[in-house]
This record gives sequence, structure tokens and C-alpha cells, in this order.
Amino acid sequence: MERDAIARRTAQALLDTRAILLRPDRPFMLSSGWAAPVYLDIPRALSFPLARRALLEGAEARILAEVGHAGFDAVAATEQGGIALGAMLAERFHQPFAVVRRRAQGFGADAHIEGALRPGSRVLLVSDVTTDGRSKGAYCRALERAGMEVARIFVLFKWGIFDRVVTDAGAGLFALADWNDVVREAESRGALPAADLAELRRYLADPVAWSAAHGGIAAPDWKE
Ligand SMILES: O=P(O)(O)OC[C@H]1O[C@H](OP(=O)(O)OP(=O)(O)O)[C@H](O)[C@@H]1O
Ligand SMILES: O=C(O)c1cc(=O)[nH]c(=O)[nH]1
Repeated sequence: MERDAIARRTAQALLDTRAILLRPDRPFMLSSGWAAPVYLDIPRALSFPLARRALLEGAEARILAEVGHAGFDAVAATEQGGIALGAMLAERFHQPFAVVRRRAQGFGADAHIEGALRPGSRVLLVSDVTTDGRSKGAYCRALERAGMEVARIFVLFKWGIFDRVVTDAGAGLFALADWNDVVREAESRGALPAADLAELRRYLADPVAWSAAHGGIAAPDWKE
């Protein structure tokens, strides 16, 4: 299946499972500190078998197209959101699997890694979502300190609007879909209330200004 068809099917699955939450009046505060009128609940989408199948099939196709069978020899998932997805993908690709923790849990170079990965492994880092990419940069550094090479970063969904402010994790990352795909699909199917969709469009046009005006950060926070 082609990239555009996968993006469309992904957006469909997210809309059908009501995994996209729109709350312009009570903004969400993202982990990175941005305020936003919208939020994506990937665990909810993955709990529906048909949506889960669509997302996993899309992931498998895109990973094979982008990285190939020979391009990675282990899967590492980010805690917490990447774990279920990473484990299912590691099983599909019959690859070793580990979890990368946000904070060191032990001692030494692999203190962030739960599981056994051979040093020197080319790792596919798997996560649910990326907003501005800050935490993906930290996970990559933890893997590299443990002697791994991060082959690519795969996420089901990238916000796709903070490219102007992402500096360290953007290059190697790919996703099934972003907000533009969701807006297109929602419009063509009338899947979201018109007023919410209009606010989402306003937000997407200038997410930094929207965040600053709604109590969120106005510039990326790179502290780790
Ligand atoms: O920093 P980015 O690369 O843009 O990604 C944003 C991350 O923030 C959220 O996770 P959170 O840190 O809240 O952890 P959780 O998965 O444990 O809830 C989300 O699930 C992403 O993994
Ligand atoms: O950045 C986050 O906190 C975040 C955004 C999002 O859309 N979904 C999620 O689970 N976390």
C-alpha cells in the first residue's frame, strides 16, 4: 500500500475510534509544555482490533519501505506510549526487543535500557507520537550511550507542525500520518464538528502563537 493510502487509512482509524480529542475551550497541556486544542489517544485506537490491524499493517508496510528488512536488527520502544506498539512490531519483524526508559533505572552505559540488546545493534526506535521531538532526541542519546546505532525512528503519528523548532530528532523520523492527513479525512467525511475543525485549522496555522495565548510555552524547552 502506498504512503498516501496508509496516511488516509490511519486518519480513518483514528477518527473512527474517537482517538482524536478536540477541546478548544479547555486546552491540553502536552508533555513538552505546549498548549493545544487537540490531543491524540493512541492507546485508545490500539484497543480496537480493526483499528489496531490497520495501524500495524500500515506500520509494517512503511517500515519495510523506509528501512527494509536488512536495515535494522532490533526494536526499542519508548516508555510508556511506545511499548505495546514496539512489542507488536518486534514480533512481526521477529527482532529482539527492549524498552528505553526516560530516566536511568540502573547504573552504567545501559542504565536506560530494559531488556537485552547487543551493543552495536542497529535499532529501530518505536514510539506512539511525536510533537516537537524533544524526548526522541533524549531516547536516541540514551541508546547511543549504550553502544547502539539508531537506524531510524518510527512513530504512528507526528504532529508535523513543530518542524521549525525541532533540531535534534527530526531527520531520521517517519510516521504514518500527521494533522494535515486527519484534517483532510475529517473534512471529506464530515467526521468532526465544523467549529472544532475551524479551530484546529487556526491552531495548525500557528501552533506556537496558539500555545502562548492559551497558557502554554511560547518557545521550545530543551532542558532534559
Ligand atoms: O517529545 P516528542 O518526541 O515530541 O514526543 C512526545 C511524547 O510525549 C508523550 O509521551 P510522554 O512523555 O507523556 O510519556 P508517556 O508515553 O509515558 O505518557 C507522547 O506519548 C510522546 O511519546
Ligand atoms: O505530547 C504529548 O503529551 C502527547 C500528545 C499526543 O497527541 N498524544 C499523547 O499521548 N501525548
